[in-house]
Amino acid sequence: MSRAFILLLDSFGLGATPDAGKYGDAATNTFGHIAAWAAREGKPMDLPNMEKLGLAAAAHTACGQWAEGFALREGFTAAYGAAREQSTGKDTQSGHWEIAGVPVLFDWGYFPKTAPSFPQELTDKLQALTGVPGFLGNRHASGTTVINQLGDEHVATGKPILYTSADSVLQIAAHEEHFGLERLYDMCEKAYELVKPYNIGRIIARPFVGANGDYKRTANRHDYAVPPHAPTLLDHVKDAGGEVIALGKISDIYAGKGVSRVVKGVDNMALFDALLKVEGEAGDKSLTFVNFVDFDQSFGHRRDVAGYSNALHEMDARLPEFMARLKPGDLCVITADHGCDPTSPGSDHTREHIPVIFFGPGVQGRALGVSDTFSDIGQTIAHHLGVQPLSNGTNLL
Ligand SMILES: O=P(O)(O)O[C@H]1O[C@H](CO)[C@@H](O)[C@H]1O
Ligand SMILES: [Mn+2]
Ligand SMILES: [Mn+2]
Repeated sequence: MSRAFILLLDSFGLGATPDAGKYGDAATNTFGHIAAWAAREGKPMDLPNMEKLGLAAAAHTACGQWAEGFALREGFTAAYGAAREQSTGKDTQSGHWEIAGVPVLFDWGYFPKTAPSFPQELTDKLQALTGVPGFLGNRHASGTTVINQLGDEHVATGKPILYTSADSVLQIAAHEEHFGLERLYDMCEKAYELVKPYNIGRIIARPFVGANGDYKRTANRHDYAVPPHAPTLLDHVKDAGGEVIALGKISDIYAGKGVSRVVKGVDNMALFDALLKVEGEAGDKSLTFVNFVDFDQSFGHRRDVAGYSNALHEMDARLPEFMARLKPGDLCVITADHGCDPTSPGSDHTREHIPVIFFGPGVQGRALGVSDTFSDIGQTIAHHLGVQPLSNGTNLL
């Protein structure tokens, strides 16, 4: 029996890539800067399970430096390395699609860092189609900040909050009770059609609750993403008769393509519980793919270094529960989709190497070096499962 598991720590970068300067990210290092912060705080990071798999050595391979608190050690139990992105963006869709064999070699459309940011033709059409009295925001913003800045005005006027970021995205925030969740979803579906000429990757519904300047996003986020432009690893596995189990936001990122089953979880630890449960159900030729979104959404974009560090410790502490369940023929990989250095200015993603850490009962501990494309991950899994090879990437094992 062969099974595969992808544990994707959303935004867990291992240091700037050679082309990071073009993105303004030459000095970024998500893991390295969190480790340096922890050491300065007098509590160096301690990630014994990931370290044994080769995490710190993979980071050293990627950026030439040992993260503070980590050093060369003996007896790695995983095949560890790092990968650079071939796609032009540093967004979630590009990273995930490339892992699955489909790099994004065209340029996504982006909304400019001006205010207003969205073309008037677009907002006029959206207003006409939905009947709202207008929009608030209409600029680049951090989603948690903008709802507190504009939430009162939104509740008073009924105008939804439109914003974007360095990603190819249009986000719509609205109050779940005052504006209504279904109304927000309906507006996002209309926006999804309207942004097609602008080559935008996705619309995100960002519902929130609260009152009087104190607002919080709910778990009812919904992404409306364009589908990948070619078949991905997920399609290859499904076409070969394997079950593709998508945990967290994986299904949204691939627009549901190649997905057999969707399992949700409110946060990283709930997703980890779901992963353990699903592991017991996954059969031969199955692919279980989980995106741990809190690293990115709750800590990276929020520039919350302590929160990010804590989330890594939580993840590390639970890994043995998963590893103890693995069976002969299981291949697992710990990886990421881009960086989001919480010590970097602004609130956007950062162009970094990602970890490529393959482990499982049949994997020998060894160094893999640095891959030129994230697709090496998907190709290795396609080979392991015996499904049709991907059109991009090299088998690493
Ligand atoms: O600030 P929030 O709303 O969390 O936005 C973040 O989440 C979106 C999707 O990754 C990106 O646009 C990013 O900037
Ligand atoms: Mn991401
Ligand atoms: Mn993000």
